[in-house]
Amino acid sequence: MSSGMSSGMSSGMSSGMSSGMSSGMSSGMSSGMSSDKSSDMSSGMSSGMSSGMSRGMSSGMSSGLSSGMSSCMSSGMSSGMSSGMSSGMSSGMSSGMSSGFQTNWRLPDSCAQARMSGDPPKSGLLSAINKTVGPILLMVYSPNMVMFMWYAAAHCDGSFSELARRILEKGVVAGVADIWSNVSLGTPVVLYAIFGYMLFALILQVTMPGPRAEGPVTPKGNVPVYKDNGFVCFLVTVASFIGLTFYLKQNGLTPTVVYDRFDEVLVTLTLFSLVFCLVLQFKGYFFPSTSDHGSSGNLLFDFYWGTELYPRVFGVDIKVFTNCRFGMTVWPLLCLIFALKSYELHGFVDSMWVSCFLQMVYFTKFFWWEAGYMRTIDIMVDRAGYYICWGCLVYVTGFYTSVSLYLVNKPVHLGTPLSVVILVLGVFSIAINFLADKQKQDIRASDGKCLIWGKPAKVIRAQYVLESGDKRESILLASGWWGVARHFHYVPELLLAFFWTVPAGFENLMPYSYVIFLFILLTHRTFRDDEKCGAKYTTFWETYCKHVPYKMIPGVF
Ligand SMILES: NC(=O)C1=CN([C@@H]2O[C@H](COP(=O)(O)OP(=O)(O)OC[C@H]3O[C@@H](n4cnc5c(N)ncnc54)[C@H](OP(=O)(O)O)[C@@H]3O)[C@@H](O)[C@H]2O)C=CC1
Ligand SMILES: CC(C)=CCC[C@@H](C)[C@H]1CC[C@H]2C3=CC=C4C[C@@H](O)CC[C@]4(C)[C@H]3CC[C@]12C
Repeated sequence: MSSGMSSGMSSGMSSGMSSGMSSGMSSGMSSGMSSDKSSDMSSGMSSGMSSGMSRGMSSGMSSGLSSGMSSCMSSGMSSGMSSGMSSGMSSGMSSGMSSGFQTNWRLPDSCAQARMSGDPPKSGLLSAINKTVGPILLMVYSPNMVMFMWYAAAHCDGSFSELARRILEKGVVAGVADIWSNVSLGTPVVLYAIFGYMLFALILQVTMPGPRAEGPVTPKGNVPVYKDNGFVCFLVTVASFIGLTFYLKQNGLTPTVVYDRFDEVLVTLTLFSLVFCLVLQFKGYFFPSTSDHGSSGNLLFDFYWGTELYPRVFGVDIKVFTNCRFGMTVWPLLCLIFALKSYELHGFVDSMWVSCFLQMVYFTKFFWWEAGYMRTIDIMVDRAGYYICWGCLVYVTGFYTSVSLYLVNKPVHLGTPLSVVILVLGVFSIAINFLADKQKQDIRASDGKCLIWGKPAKVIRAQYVLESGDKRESILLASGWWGVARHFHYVPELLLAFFWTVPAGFENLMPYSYVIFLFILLTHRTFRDDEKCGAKYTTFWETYCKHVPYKMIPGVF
């Protein structure tokens, strides 16, 4: 996906961060919630609820759910344009800290006041932790973690206890330094592979055809426009890789050199990404691509979190490149390379291929749904800084692939019955996750008028306000998977990760690192998304939360 930003809606909005809490918006906020069974109530509640509307009153409107078929659209706003996001929203939300950025959505006075009084004041100390200490810790943790994964797989027989023993026997600092001393800088073959692949991916991103797709309207009122060519780029890349592999093999070469020199790959990508993020940071200050940019006033935090929401260079969308064309494409290529290495070493090993197959189905699903990914937190909230760009360029490459990396040297024989059970459960998990994501897409594409699980969808027509003061409306689905829990789709995502890991057996913890990380990431994300949606949709989100009280697992959490 690539391309422009339709700015017709941005209308002279100022750049930089603006306070999402901005008051002065005394809008007559219409509830937009209605029920086909009680349209009288709907009309009674809708429109004309002016600023004085009490929070209690509005949140008590739990009957504000409408059946999708009833189509009580208010204000003629297109739902396609309705979702949106706060670019500057808390970084913390991604790193486990709270941010320093306020949300950019404007809130009604009453809600703003309630939120403000409910939020603990941020002391200077807390802000320093959020904006400086936290990012530093994460930026120290993440490159080391990636290198530990490689070292554990390559030198410790996949054992974290052996890794810990080696680190601790010399003292932590000396031990960690010792691990880094084993890492080589990129040799020409690795440099050619990495930068050759980047060039190839860029060419595909720009040249492959695809229909026009729009992202959600940003708080500044911009609508990102993409070329939906992820699936075709993925197919061409995998096909080219298979062709290249045959060609290399015929000439006595093999792509598994990438496995043999994986430390070089990681260190080269790390160095490249650091420079890349620095360039992006300063591009955001001086040459921003859109009005969705700004500084937190803290250079380090700006580096970590980024300064632009949708940076583009010569028309190339940077986040599409880092997240999709690099991270999400290199991950499957590495799966295949590691599986090939396993084959070269041990012949056919069912555990490796079961794991690899499930991951490949997952990637195929991802690219099929890529336009939907353009409406998720990574794209709508996370700016192009260290967290997301370094994350997708290096963390995905080195950490997300760790199950396959581990399996190369630790073949496990599963047998056919167990392989089949794992495959079926894994594919089932992918299907549920996909269907949940799809329900969210369908409900908005159909303006709430579609069947969910055979019944008219229950929807909340939620209004929100852009920084400019313009009102928009969006649809929250409150039935189907989105009626089970507010982020139930994370459950199959986690189960799937478990199913592609379990072929590694239980001898070591290392292959489970990704599942554990994902559990923490997704749990945190449920809070992060609640915070974001609460700020954006205010009372409408409260209504949704009343109707769907659990974040992820009904009755538990
Ligand atoms: N493997 C990995 O590392 C990870 C994988 N994932 C996967 O990526 C996919 C996307 O997840 P994620 O990025 O967390 O985003 P979500 O799919 O959870 O999307 C969150 C956004 O969807 C909108 N939304 C929330 N509730 C509703 C509702 N009831 N009806 C309609 N729209 C709603 C809101 O955006 P709006 O402003 O548009 O209303 C919200 O911000 C999932 O499949 C997830 O499992 C996610 C994180 C990590
Ligand atoms: C420690 C550190 C710097 C972490 C960076 C984390 C990111 C690399 C990940 C954060 C969220 C991840 C993703 C979100 C949603 C996705 C959709 C899914 O279908 C495929 C995976 C992914 C793109 C995933 C990729 C890694 C993150 C961006």
